Amino acid sequence: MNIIESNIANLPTKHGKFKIKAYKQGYQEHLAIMSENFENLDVINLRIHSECLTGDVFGSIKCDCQKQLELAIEYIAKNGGLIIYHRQEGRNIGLLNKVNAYSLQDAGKNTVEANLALGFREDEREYSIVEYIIKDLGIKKINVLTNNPAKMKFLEGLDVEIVERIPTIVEPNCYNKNYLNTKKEQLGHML
Ligand SMILES: Nc1nc2c(ncn2[C@@H]2O[C@H](COP(=O)(O)OP(=O)(O)OP(=O)(O)O)[C@@H](O)[C@H]2O)c(=O)[nH]1
Ligand SMILES: [Zn+2]
Repeated sequence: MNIIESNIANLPTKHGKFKIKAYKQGYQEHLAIMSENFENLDVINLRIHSECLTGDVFGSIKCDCQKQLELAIEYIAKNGGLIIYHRQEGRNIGLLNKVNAYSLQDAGKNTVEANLALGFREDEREYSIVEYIIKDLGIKKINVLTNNPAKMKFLEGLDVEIVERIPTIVEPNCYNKNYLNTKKEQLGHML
């Protein structure tokens, strides 16, 4: 795996002070956002956040991504840990395909059916960069902020001790209710 790494830099945010490191794998760039006390933590609170530009940046309420990201940033600012900003937009079908999937959802398909109709699997994500970052930062013990069983399964296969899963449950609204239901029923999310 050919990965290019940046140096570590300071990243003051409105949530608190963090450190940031970037990783380039192929054409895609991912981020590790660490709390200031990262080096001194025994157990790292870890959020693998899958990129959702529409939610994370534009505040879309079709999904729960922005709220989950906020929740994770606040939690990690307070308790220490790491956010891996995993740039696999749209469960790794990319932004253009995700917008087409949204268009199919406007016409009545659910989030899984829309992916399948476009010729993709329900979830195209893979987590090799996450394994690389965990090793690179010398992480041995984690609490995992997620509701996604696929992320748990991936982490369970690594040489890292999982102490606890911390749910990242977000209050549903009328626009994401069906999406969250499909995640629970068809993607197995622990909601
Ligand atoms: N293809 C597709 N991707 C979507 C859709 N809605 C959100 N996403 C993407 O789904 C990813 C987030 O997945 P989620 O299922 O919300 O959460 P998760 O990362 O699997 O699990 P958590 O750790 O519990 O948040 C991001 O990459 C979003 O861009 C959609 O309708 N279609
Ligand atoms: Zn989203």
